[in-house]
Amino acid sequence: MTLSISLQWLSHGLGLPLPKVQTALSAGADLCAALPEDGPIVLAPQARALVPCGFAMALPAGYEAQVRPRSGLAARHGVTVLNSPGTIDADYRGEVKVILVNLGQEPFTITRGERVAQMVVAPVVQPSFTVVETLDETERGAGGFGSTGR
Ligand SMILES: O=c1ccn([C@H]2C[C@H](O)[C@@H](COP(=O)(O)OP(=O)(O)OP(=O)(O)O)O2)c(=O)[nH]1
Ligand SMILES: [Mg+2]
Repeated sequence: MTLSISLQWLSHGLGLPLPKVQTALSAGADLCAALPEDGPIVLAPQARALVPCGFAMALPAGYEAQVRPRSGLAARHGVTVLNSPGTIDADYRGEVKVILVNLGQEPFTITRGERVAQMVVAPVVQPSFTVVETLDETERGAGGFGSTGR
């Protein structure tokens, strides 16, 4: 069974569709570029851009939204989300934006309404910290970064 959550969504009046889950069991709702018809962004190789999505929203307390790349853009064009996964906090009321970067070799044009990333909603576990003198021993210990081999 798929869990679902209803979000308060405030359009910035640019006439773009709501973020949309493309298939019944998709995890991510696609985010569209809220650009003017006559104002596409051309991302040169290695360049990045803050792409507006044309809406703000209110996540319930205890949730976050993650802004993740679309694999098609990454595989075909080398275009990805620079800060992936971007974090949308439950108390954020500004416009949702996507930081796209072009790691491909060709310029990439982002046009109005293009689905540039996807948003996944997830529960949050908020950390608090207790100062200790030692940590418990484990099989891994301090091994990491390839310690188990290739
Ligand atoms: O891809 C992203 C990442 C963040 N945000 C918005 C929502 C988020 O709640 C806020 C802050 O994000 P983050 O904590 O990642 O950025 P920061 O550099 O730590 O800024 P701040 O000091 O405002 O927390 O910016 C986006 O719209 N898209
Ligand atoms: Mg922050």
